[in-house]
Amino acid sequence: MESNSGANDRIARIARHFLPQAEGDVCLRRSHCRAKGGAPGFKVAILGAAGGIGQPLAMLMKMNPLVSVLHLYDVVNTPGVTADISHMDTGAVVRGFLGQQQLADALTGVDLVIIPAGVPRKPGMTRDDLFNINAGIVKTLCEAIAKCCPKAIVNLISNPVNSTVPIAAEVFKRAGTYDPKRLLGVTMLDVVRANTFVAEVLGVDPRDVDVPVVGGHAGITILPLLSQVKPPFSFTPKEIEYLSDRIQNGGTEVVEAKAGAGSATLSMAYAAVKFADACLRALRGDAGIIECAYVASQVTELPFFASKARLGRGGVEEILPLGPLNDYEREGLEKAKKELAASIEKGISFIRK
Ligand SMILES: NC(=O)C1=CN([C@@H]2O[C@H](COP(=O)(O)OP(=O)(O)OC[C@H]3O[C@@H](n4cnc5c(N)ncnc54)[C@H](O)[C@@H]3O)[C@@H](O)[C@H]2O)C=CC1
Ligand SMILES: O=C([O-])CC(=O)C(=O)O
Repeated sequence: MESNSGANDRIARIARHFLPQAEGDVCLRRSHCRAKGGAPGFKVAILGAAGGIGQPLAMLMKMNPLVSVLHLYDVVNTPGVTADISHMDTGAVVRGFLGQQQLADALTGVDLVIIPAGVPRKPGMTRDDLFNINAGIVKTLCEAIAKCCPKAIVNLISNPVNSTVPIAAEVFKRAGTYDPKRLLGVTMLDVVRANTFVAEVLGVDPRDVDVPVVGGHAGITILPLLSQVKPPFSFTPKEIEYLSDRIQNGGTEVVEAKAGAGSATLSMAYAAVKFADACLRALRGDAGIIECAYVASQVTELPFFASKARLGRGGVEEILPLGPLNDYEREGLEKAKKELAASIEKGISFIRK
């Protein structure tokens, strides 16, 4: 059996290969290689990279040809995840960062930061029940972003998104770096679910379906606009009830099925990569990129709201109007706004208090 000191040596050896403070050792090995690194592309950091979402998200981002450098940060387990993912024969160079003392290195020079750090729900919990733990995590991470990569686009996944995005905004305001165009709460999973469930009802390919989902990312704040589905289709009242309920409670469906082992991770990683890829294509200068996201907004009287946004080099370049709503959706919007207002206020006062 390996002794404690043997195990420690082995961990130190592994860490030296993958962590930046061991650059000397890594250089020795790399001096034998011809790789120069620095392929064209964007530098992306994932904060919470060793988690249930973080790992598949890291794997999928390593496969994205727009990414040249991928930084994986977590408070645990990044050496192993980094070693594993770095063996994939795709272009992005992967570097691991472990613990708060390496957070600044993880963020320096980064174009896009994706944040799935924080605790997930267990059955019986609401997303708001995660506030007490995740609010502090998001605050700490955003303080470091403000210092180390204030111009980066931020994709915030940690729940409750309805409150964590206002928290991030307040942290950036305090630091004097707030640019509302660069802070985006990720609600893509709601769109992904809506497309899937609607396609099932219609009997079509989900890739051909586009459902705008507006409002926020929790229960009744998730408002699918089924009247605006593409391709156009008119649903029966029964179908509308079924679809609205399934889309609003998609997260809970997964939490209950996982029975205490967490919440959506694989579909979320897929959705996060779909969204991050849209942000990177927009950063590259591609035109006509429109996605739903929870952002600073004037679409309603609330300071934050999820709706379709046109993305560009600077982040959110235009927020599209909600478009015509039917009576059912108007009623849903009023209910959503009430809950959203409270969640936004809770986030803001967490920082201002
Ligand atoms: N926006 C959305 O649509 C969705 C959001 N989520 C949320 O994403 C979050 C993460 O979910 P999972 O990956 O399933 O959780 P997880 O517990 O599997 O992973 C979270 C990771 O965050 C890390 N972490 C904790 N504190 C940290 C810190 N201070 N700095 C860096 N990393 C830290 C943990 O070590 C862990 O590896 C949860 O809050 C969950 O509710 C989940 C699904 C969908
Ligand atoms: O439901 C949860 O707690 C995780 C989440 O946000 C989702 O799956 O939409």
